[in-house]
Amino acid sequence: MHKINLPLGTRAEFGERAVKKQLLITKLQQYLQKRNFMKVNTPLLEYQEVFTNFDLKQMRTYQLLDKNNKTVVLRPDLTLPIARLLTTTNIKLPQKFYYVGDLFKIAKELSGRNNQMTQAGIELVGYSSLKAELECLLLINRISQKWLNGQVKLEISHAYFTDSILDSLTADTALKEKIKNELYRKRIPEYQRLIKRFEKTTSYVFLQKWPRLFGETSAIKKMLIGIKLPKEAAHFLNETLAIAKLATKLPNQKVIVDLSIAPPQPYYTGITFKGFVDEIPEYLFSGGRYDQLLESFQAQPEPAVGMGIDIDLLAEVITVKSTQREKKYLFFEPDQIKEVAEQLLQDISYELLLEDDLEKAKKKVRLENAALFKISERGEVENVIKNSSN
Ligand SMILES: N[C@@H](Cc1c[nH]c[nH+]1)C(=O)O
Repeated sequence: MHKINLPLGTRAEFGERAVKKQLLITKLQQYLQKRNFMKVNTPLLEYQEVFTNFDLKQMRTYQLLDKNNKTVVLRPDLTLPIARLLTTTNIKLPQKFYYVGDLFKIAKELSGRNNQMTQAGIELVGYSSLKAELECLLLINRISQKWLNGQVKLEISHAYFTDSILDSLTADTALKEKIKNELYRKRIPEYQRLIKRFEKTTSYVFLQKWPRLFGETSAIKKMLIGIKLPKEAAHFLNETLAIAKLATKLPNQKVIVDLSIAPPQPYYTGITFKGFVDEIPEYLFSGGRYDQLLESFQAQPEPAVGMGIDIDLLAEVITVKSTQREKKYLFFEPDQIKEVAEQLLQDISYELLLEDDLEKAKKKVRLENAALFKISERGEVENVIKNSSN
């Protein structure tokens, strides 16, 4: 028989993996609900325009045509749809939102990555205070403490730092792009060659150190002794160091600053942060400030900070203790359906036996060392086999 496989980059989930994911999602949602975040669900499908301002090339999307021949896409990001939603409804701001859902990005072939991912996240919209960044870091720290033995490292950066340095050097957009590219990709010889032309400027000492500008706050400060940055860059740097310093006060929290990385998303306008655990190259958490996003949907600008949590990855790295209950089975005859319903109302922990005859059922239960109950003729529950550990 001809077997039909799944489309490339997709996978089915079942059993333990599916349960673990669900458990994580449930716990996270309960927590955020208790903290008064508002749940928001947006559809899987959006018009392409929602994402076009933000470099669709980087987020290769699945595209479909609706019945008017307009292109709709499977959402490659969950923040942009929420920004879109906020400009078309009058939800009062400021407001804290949370979401859980799937997104679709076509990964490079053979990258081993899935094209469908589950993400949870929060969006704190209408808050200009750095306390909004701190609320995100608090959530990362909590998850790290609760589920990952405090292993999560925070990496803090600023979305505008790179541009503020490059703008002070040159007006040549193409050159700026090239430098940025080599810096972000850590292609040092190419980078060195490009900055050579600034050899005679006061910025050169900084430019040479730039690709190595990551580490703990104290290390960064040490590297920058005696270096005068352009005013804007100095401001962004101070902001980054200040947040990093506050983050180190979180219990059991490692923090590094990296000033030579690309912002995780093109819409960030301020502090950005990622959370990861050693040995895994991907990030579990990623977020930042995006004060101009709502404006790009023709609404008022609104200060906002948010972050996403990679639920698939989180489910892979955490160890949740599965509480192994003793198994107990219930055998019944079809006309005892009423009694079964009543019994399950009192105790849902029975697994129903669907075997037709009791002997077959007993065999199965004995093999599993489980307990067997049955509904008697009088409609009562009767223990037929005791669990062997009893
Ligand atoms: N949407 C971002 C995460 C985020 C949520 N809010 C702000 N940023 C991402 O997928 O990387």
